[in-house]
Amino acid sequence: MRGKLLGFSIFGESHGKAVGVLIEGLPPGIEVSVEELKRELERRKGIERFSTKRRETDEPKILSGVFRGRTTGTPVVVIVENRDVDSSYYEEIRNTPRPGHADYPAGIKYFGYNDYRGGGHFSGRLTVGVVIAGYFAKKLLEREGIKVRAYLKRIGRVEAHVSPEELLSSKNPYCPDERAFDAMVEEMERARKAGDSVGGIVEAVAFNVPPGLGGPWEEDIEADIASALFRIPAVKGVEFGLGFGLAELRGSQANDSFVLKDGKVVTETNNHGGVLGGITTGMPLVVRAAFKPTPSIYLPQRTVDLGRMEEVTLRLRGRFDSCIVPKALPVVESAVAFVIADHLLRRRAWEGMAR
Ligand SMILES: Cc1cc2nc3c(=O)[nH]c(=O)nc-3n(C[C@H](O)[C@H](O)[C@H](O)COP(=O)(O)O)c2cc1C
Ligand SMILES: C=C(O[C@@H]1CC(C(=O)O)=C[C@@H](OP(=O)(O)O)[C@H]1O)C(=O)O
Repeated sequence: MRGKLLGFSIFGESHGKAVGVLIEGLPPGIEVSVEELKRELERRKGIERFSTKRRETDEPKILSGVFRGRTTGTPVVVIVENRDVDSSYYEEIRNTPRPGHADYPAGIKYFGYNDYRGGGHFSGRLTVGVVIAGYFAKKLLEREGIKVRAYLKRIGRVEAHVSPEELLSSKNPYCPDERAFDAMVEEMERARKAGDSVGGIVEAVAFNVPPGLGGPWEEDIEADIASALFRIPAVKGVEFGLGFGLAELRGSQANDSFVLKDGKVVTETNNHGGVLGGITTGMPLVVRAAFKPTPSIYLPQRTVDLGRMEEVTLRLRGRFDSCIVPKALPVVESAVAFVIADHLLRRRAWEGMAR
């Protein structure tokens, strides 16, 4: 993810020595804590029942850029070593790409030199680095009173209905709509028991985002957030505010009226999701990312044996997430927070300059 002032690069492979991230552009003096960072990485493990049986400690090691608990302003490098690796089932399927996973196009792109074990660099495990980068960005935003919160908007056919206020005060770490959450768990359980997987939607809301971040075309904050979210493995759709729902409406229904509240300009509704013209309006920024179901499932699937060039039936064994969506909550929060942090720093460079 390369912003204009902040950027990060992900590195590592699922079955290599480690995964991690290099973060550049963080200002000096941001207070960080390894304990807090560990808690964010714990959140990325999701709901045990629907997550991989691979047991990783996910112990972050900060190699550079932090001194006496604060960022120094120089590049931050953090790694997490891989400990519980079993590559045997990946050797078995080396020539039979998994439908829905990156095995087939990755083999072509890298002329067969890619590390295919555990999906290599394409594994969802690499989102560890996104969560680490997001943690640093969240700490920067926290100082400005900006919070990013994500929840399960949908699992399969079950949808939650949650107001921004409910999201802020919720005790349930996955979904403030308790009834919907119970039904989501049942939906995930049905898929898991069937040896299948299920997808869903994560909604993220950024609170207290000041108006004026972003710009048209190259500076569009909506475009930058969408671009960051689409880089997360398994994301197949992104929408802001009412999103695709706006296509069904008339202008008279879709437009959010400007009104005054305590002397401040706000909108009565938030169909625009906090962004107009690529620029934040000061309303909560609301974005959704749709995740496809986990590609690796235990039901038989059709594929091609690339060695013998014949169609075969693939039967997978291994340790996979039957639903990746609960694991994706901190990943989505992190991507959104990182982009907002970049745009906030850019805004700060202009403040006081326009006289
Ligand atoms: C947090 C997370 C965990 C994932 N876990 C798995 C998994 O256990 N098994 C699997 O086949 N895919 C898993 N995926 C999805 C694949 O990594 C992804 O579908 C694959 O890299 C192909 O990329 P694409 O879906 O963006 O095209 C996971 C993704 C994320 C974000
Ligand atoms: C290890 C994690 O998830 C992995 C993501 C993943 C994939 O293909 O994306 C496949 C599985 O890898 P393995 O076969 O090595 O167990 C998951 O366990 C993690 O999220 O930390």
